[in-house]
Amino acid sequence: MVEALLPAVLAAGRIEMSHFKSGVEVETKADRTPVTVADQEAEKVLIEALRQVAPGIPVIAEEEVAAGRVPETGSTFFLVDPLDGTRAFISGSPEFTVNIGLVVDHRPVFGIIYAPASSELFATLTPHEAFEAHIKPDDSNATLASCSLTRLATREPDRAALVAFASRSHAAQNTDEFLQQLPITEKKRASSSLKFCLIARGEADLYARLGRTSEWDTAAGQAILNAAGGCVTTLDGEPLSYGKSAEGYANPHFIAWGREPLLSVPQ
Ligand SMILES: Nc1ncnc2c1ncn2[C@@H]1O[C@H](COP(=O)(O)O)[C@@H](OP(=O)(O)O)[C@H]1O
Ligand SMILES: [Mg+2]
Repeated sequence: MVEALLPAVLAAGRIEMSHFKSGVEVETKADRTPVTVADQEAEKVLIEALRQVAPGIPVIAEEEVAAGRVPETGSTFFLVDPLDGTRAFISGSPEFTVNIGLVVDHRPVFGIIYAPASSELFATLTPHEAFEAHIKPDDSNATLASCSLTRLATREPDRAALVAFASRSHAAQNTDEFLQQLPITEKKRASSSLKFCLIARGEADLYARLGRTSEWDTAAGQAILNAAGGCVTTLDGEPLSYGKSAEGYANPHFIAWGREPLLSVPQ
């Protein structure tokens, strides 16, 4: 599936890079988050590709939902965030990503994340194996077979000296208070779903998000992190689950862990 979706993912990346370089007009959505024409154009390309590659599987996509178009889903559906980290994108930071996740029975089982500005591709091969590769958005004929894949594996945490990620654009007091429960010796900041990928690569031990996100922000990242040896839990220690249509696909607060959860007591 990664191979089949790769041309559309690269095309979405090219669209985003063209707007990234030329500057782009910003609108504000009902949830007061920003959106640009790059989000909307990239999403169209991804939805069309998913219709061809996996006909019949519903697609829940961020900008479609923002426009009030939310399909009925069964137990299997795609989640698409065409441009995660729109704030970073607008501010000229390269930390924005294309995201496709597949949910089966409330769990994310497949994910692709592509950061076109750094040419980094992260994806699952199976629910237990994930890789990264370096592919430029302009390399529209690239195939997985033609590039070198590096397996993603999380690191064993030093339980006395943990490294944590937090959102760059959403620094929050409740997150800092939460992190005080753990022996964090270094805090890193990054935008978008890249935080999941960097933990999957072994660059940190956890990422706490005590703030608003939606299922399309996390599905691909959770699938990749799971496949690299980590997990994503709510503050109760339960796996972050999907298909929360009654909540408008909003997520509760969550923590992404490089290995097993290090806080097992309900908060
Ligand atoms: N007020 C809000 N309501 C819903 N989602 C929000 C939000 N503020 C931030 N987010 C989510 O957080 C994501 C960015 O995460 P980060 O701040 O870690 O880069 C945004 O993704 P988009 O850029 O795709 O909209 C958005 O979905
Ligand atoms: Mg997003």
